Amino acid sequence: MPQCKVIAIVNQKGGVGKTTTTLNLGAGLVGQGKRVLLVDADPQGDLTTALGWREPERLPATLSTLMEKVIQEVPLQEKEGILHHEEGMDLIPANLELSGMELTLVSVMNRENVLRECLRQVKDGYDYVLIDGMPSLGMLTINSLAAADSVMIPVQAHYLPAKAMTQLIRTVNKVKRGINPRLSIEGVLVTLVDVRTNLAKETVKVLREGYGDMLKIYQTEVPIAVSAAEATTEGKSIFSYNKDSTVAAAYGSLTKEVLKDGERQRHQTHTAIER
Ligand SMILES: Nc1ncnc2c1ncn2[C@@H]1O[C@H](COP(=O)(O)OP(=O)(O)OP(=O)(O)O)[C@@H](O)[C@H]1O
Repeated sequence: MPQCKVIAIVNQKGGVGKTTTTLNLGAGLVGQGKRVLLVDADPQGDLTTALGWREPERLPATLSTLMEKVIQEVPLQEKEGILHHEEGMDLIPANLELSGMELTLVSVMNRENVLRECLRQVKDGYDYVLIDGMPSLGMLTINSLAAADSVMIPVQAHYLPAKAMTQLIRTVNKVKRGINPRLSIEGVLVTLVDVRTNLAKETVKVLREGYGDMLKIYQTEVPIAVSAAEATTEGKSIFSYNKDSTVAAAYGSLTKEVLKDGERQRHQTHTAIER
């Protein structure tokens, strides 16, 4: 049976393209025949609205409901709280209720693993679960890292994220040591690239030179283009909104890189088991 891979898309800095990447990578994977569950782990509910659920506060069940059940040790029903998007992705939505979860988790036993347990109960039947993280390094982000096999870090091209990256990588390593030994860094994705400016080119160069030895930095760079923002206002992926756009080409190419890495990792695991 094929294994499900859980990727947390995380950066404590806001507005770097986490939600846009979760949605479009998810759609890209569906386009390649994969079964995909997206998880909105940000109380702003941006992924939920970007997929067309415009009033997330009216949804009867969200990630917060499922996590609450896990805390109460109530088993989740099959497909409970999971929405289905017409393009083929499934979604566990979020709304502002999730912000209360940060506080609830403080006093819960095994508080780092609530999301992980939640996903354990629902992820059967999916090839990929993509978690859209929130812009902080609080308990919900720790839960995302604890639930994930790997972390994808979108960074904005015109801002050298040295300090934030160091802090994030330190957090990932801490989670790896203490809670989730299988956690790895999937890769760093450069987003919002303004190809016309030297600043963007220079930042990308510094990033590749400074971190390229330690971390995978995807060949794909996502350009700035208005179609990326327009697609989300229509509740669609970029492939459905404008498949000929530069952003669609970029997310198509990212999808291929992710699939190729997945194949390689699977091959390495099989080889290690056979030895
Ligand atoms: N390639 C792009 N070109 C133009 N605009 C983009 C692109 N990618 C994302 N955006 C826009 O930039 C804004 C921030 O993107 P997004 O919501 O994906 O970032 P985020 O990291 O998830 O933000 P937050 O941390 O607030 O959740 C959004 O308005 C989005 O539509």
